[in-house]
Amino acid sequence: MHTATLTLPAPAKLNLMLHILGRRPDGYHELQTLFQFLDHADELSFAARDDGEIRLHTEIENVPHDSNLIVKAARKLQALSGCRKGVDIWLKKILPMGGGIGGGSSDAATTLLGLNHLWQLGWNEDQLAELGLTLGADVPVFVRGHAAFAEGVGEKLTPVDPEEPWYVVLVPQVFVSTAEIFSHPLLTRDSAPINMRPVPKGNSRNDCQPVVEQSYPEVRNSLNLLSKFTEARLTGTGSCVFGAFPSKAEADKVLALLTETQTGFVAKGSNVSMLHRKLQSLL
Ligand SMILES: C[C@@](CO)(OP(=O)(O)O)[C@H](O)COP(=O)(O)OP(=O)(O)OC[C@H]1O[C@@H](n2ccc(N)nc2=O)[C@H](O)[C@@H]1O
Ligand SMILES: Nc1ncnc2c1ncn2[C@@H]1O[C@H](COP(=O)(O)OP(=O)(O)O)[C@@H](O)[C@H]1O
Repeated sequence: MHTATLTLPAPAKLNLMLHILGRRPDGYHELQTLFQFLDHADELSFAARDDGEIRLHTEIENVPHDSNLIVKAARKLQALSGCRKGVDIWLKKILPMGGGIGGGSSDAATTLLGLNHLWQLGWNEDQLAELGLTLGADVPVFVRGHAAFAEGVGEKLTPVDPEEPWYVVLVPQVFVSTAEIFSHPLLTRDSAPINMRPVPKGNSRNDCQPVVEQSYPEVRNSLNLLSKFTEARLTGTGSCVFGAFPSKAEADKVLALLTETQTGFVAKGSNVSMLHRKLQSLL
């Protein structure tokens, strides 16, 4: 690898709750959701090139180079900023894909912040978050790097500071299509908006969970198993499910008891993302 590389994490997120309030004319859904980060992350390395080329050197299964959100983010930032430099990028993929923990969106956000730094563009967070939204609804929260209550399609963010427990995250080995869940005839789309801040306790349900459980028995099974130890919930549109524990030791113990049939990991919840902690330490 190049000597002058910048290496940054791209952490996962959880949706601690997710309410669907309605459907907009364009088919997208109005949500209220609570995002918290996990200290569990992909790792991206960047090295500037003088020839303007953007090259991701790590292939990920079923994602062609030009469709990778990392490449899309880099190209958009390059085009909009008029930057003449390029970049070599390497990815260590740690986060399960399509699991509702936001790995692709987080990779995109880390690319935007990493290249802003490497190319010395001087863009502010508002500009990067606005560009990020054109790549995906979840990208802005990763750009901001603070746990947030999100509204709209997920782009109106209010920073919040929920507790930071340890989580067991189970990864059912099924691919849940976000588009399929959002177009499901049985999806509840009429939750009442919560107007109180902070969100009062007892509002932690995920409105996608009933339809996901019905369509994917593996997800229901993982929820049932984790429910024996703590309240278990779906993140995003799944497939991952999670439960909170007061200590790492307790979370590790529960994961160990489930490993015979389940794939998963333990990670601490965090209200300031690993990416922002690392960037802060570089300044
Ligand atoms: C619902 C969340 C919560 O975090 O789910 P996860 O993807 O993390 O599971 C996200 O907002 C998802 O965001 P993102 O993954 O960027 O979704 P997109 O690719 O933009 O949308 C995939 C499809 O889901 C539907 N969709 C998505 C977001 C939304 N607010 N309403 C929708 O109806 C649309 O049909 C869209 O075509
Ligand atoms: N860098 C990337 N990492 C993961 N997925 C990516 C990436 N770029 C594009 N994708 C595509 O985005 C989809 C959703 O990925 P991901 O963000 O991991 O899941 P989710 O949105 O469910 O949290 C993947 O199935 C893949 O096709």
